[in-house]
Amino acid sequence: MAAVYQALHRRASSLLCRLHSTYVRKMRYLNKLKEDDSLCRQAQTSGTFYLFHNLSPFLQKAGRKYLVPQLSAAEMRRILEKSPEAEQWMEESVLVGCSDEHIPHFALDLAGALEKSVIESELQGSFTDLQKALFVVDGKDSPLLASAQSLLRWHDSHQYCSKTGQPTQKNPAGSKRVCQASGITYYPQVSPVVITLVSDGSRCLLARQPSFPPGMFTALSGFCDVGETVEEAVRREVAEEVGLEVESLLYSASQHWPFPSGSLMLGCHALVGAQQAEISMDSLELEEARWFGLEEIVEGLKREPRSSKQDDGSSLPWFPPKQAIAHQLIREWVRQQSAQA
Ligand SMILES: NC(=O)c1ccc[n+]([C@@H]2O[C@H](COP(=O)([O-])OP(=O)(O)OC[C@H]3O[C@@H](n4cnc5c(N)ncnc54)[C@H](O)[C@@H]3O)[C@@H](O)[C@H]2O)c1
Ligand SMILES: [Mg+2]
Repeated sequence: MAAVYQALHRRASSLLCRLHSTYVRKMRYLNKLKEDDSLCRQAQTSGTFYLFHNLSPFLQKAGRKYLVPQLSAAEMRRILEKSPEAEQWMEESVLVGCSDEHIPHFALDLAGALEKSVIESELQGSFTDLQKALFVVDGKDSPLLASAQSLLRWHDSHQYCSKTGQPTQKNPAGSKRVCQASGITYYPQVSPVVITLVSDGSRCLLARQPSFPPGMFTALSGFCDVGETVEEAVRREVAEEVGLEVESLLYSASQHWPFPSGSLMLGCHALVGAQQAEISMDSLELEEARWFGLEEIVEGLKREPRSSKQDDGSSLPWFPPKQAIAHQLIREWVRQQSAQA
């Protein structure tokens, strides 16, 4: 028995080691592409490209599925032949990842180069608003589309140095922009946002903003202030938005979120005292904030926006889909409550 166990253990370790080394090699290759401009330019000639137009990703419909096509460098050149400055446009691409075999993946926004309809008819697909695209593509493709769009958006809005007003130049990988006049290097910006599922031990607190679709409730969220820790931001946001004091909190997981312009969502669970659980809502930001019991949450998780609509025009509560970290926090809370029951 011990020998079988040892053999299994050895096999698992060697498998892990091989997996690990593929990952390590891949990360080191990506880092090299960011640092070595000529290597990155060379990699562009054998890489694949995700297309965007005005920050909307290009999708192709295959039956009931939506695919995110990757174009080869040769296909890119063929499409860009229709544009007067083809080479210059290729230079606008940004590195977004690579395969295990070290084929680099780039993203490129062709809004200035070609009409949307020209590319759509040539490649038999359509540029789709990211908010819709994230929910129709395969789960493994949505984080990539989200981070590629945030990076393209950052480049688009950082064309000039904020000190000298002179144009900034991107490096081939798109991991930074430099102002030659001032020597300032700009790096892509990420805004940390805390998202907190508040519980009083037996209920959880969800809220809605006036801009949300009817019936949708989610966990409390807010941008971190400069100089704040995650813990401080959670305590402040909960106090500001619902007037409660957090007693303890637990970090759960994080997620890149492309709205409004590239946030790092830091997901936490927070506990407030059951005796002091009276909500005092900030009505400037929120339209409704209330406690939900376990049963109501379980029912709400089964609902979709369409099935939440009632005959009188009102909507029953429903929660964000699985692609959003709010969904994961709510599911974790349900698991924890069910385990306690
Ligand atoms: N993925 C998810 O599950 C999920 C769930 C909820 C919210 N979110 C995201 O979290 C973000 C923040 O939530 P919120 O709106 O409640 O934040 P919030 O409570 O901090 O209020 C928003 C206000 O904060 C200010 N602000 C401060 N720093 C900002 C910055 N860097 N960018 C933009 N505004 C800034 C603005 O005045 C803005 O109106 C939203 O953009 C939303 O898309 C994601
Ligand atoms: Mg908020």
